Amino acid sequence: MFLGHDVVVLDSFFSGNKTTLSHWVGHPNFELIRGDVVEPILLEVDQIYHLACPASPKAYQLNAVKTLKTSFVGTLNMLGLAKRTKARFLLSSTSEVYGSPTVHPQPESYWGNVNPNGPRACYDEGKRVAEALTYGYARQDGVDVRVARIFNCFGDTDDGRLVSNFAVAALRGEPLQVYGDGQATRSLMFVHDLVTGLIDLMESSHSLTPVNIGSSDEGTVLSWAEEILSTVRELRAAGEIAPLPAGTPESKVEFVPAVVDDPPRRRPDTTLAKEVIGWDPRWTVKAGLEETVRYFAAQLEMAD
Ligand SMILES: O=C(O)[C@H]1O[C@H](OP(=O)(O)OP(=O)(O)OC[C@H]2O[C@@H](n3ccc(=O)[nH]c3=O)[C@H](O)[C@@H]2O)[C@H](O)[C@@H](O)[C@@H]1O
Repeated sequence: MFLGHDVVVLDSFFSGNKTTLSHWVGHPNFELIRGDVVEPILLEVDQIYHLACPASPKAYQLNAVKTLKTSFVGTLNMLGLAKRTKARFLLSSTSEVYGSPTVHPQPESYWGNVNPNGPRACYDEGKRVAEALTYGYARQDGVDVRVARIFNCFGDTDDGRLVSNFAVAALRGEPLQVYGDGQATRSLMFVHDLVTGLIDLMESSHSLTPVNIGSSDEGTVLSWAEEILSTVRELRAAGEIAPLPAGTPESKVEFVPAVVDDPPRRRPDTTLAKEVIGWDPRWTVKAGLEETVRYFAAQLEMAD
């Protein structure tokens, strides 16, 4: 919208939140359609950002068949739309196509190590088939495609992933539940950098191979839990967010059983993104965490 485009959003709100879009409703260049990519749709468009699919492990495992359908049938429908309208098509793929990686950091040339029948398979294999479909349409039908492999993005969505779970728990004075021993690593990227990366890739001429979009700021889950606790503490001390109610003890880390097939380490090799789209994250994790904590603090205050 800020770049002057007319934007049509197609959302089933299966995992999304209407309030994240409400400020655009009524704008003459904006249209919101409640619908699902698993159904074909007739639209006239010249670019398609195919972002549909629950992304949090909790949300995508809730209904594994629906997750697979979204990645397969949904991607098929969006590619069909791209073919008919001659639109440029961008698929949001994922670091999960690398599974539990045996190569570190992960370059796009690595084929991955995915359990094809475990509880994460609906998402990992769904996105792998979505990539295969995308390149099928590119080779067979000449559809102009882009594939972004996104690594651990965080922001203002409370969907059961690391940052939102830990930030909300720390704000409420509840325990931060670390699954397993907390030694798995993740590289966290703030949402503003992701949006820039997706637009840069869409506008670039790089078509026929996927591009990792992620931060190389890698830390253990335990270290991120501690970082979030200290961010909340600092913002409270600065008076930027509300103090804990009197008598509520500060949150602590609590270790709970590990989840099945949790990838033990993850960090993107972003050489290609730098080379072909000139993209690099600009936000430090710390600055992104501060923004995120301020956002959730405001949400919790409104809800009280
Ligand atoms: O963003 C990515 O690259 C991909 O990986 C994520 O999967 P995951 O990294 O497991 O995402 P989280 O649920 O945020 O978990 C990150 C780590 O924190 C741990 N965790 C998460 C949440 C929590 O409350 N406690 C906790 O210890 C998990 O076990 C895991 O080791 C999501 O599946 C996808 O959205 C995405 O495509």
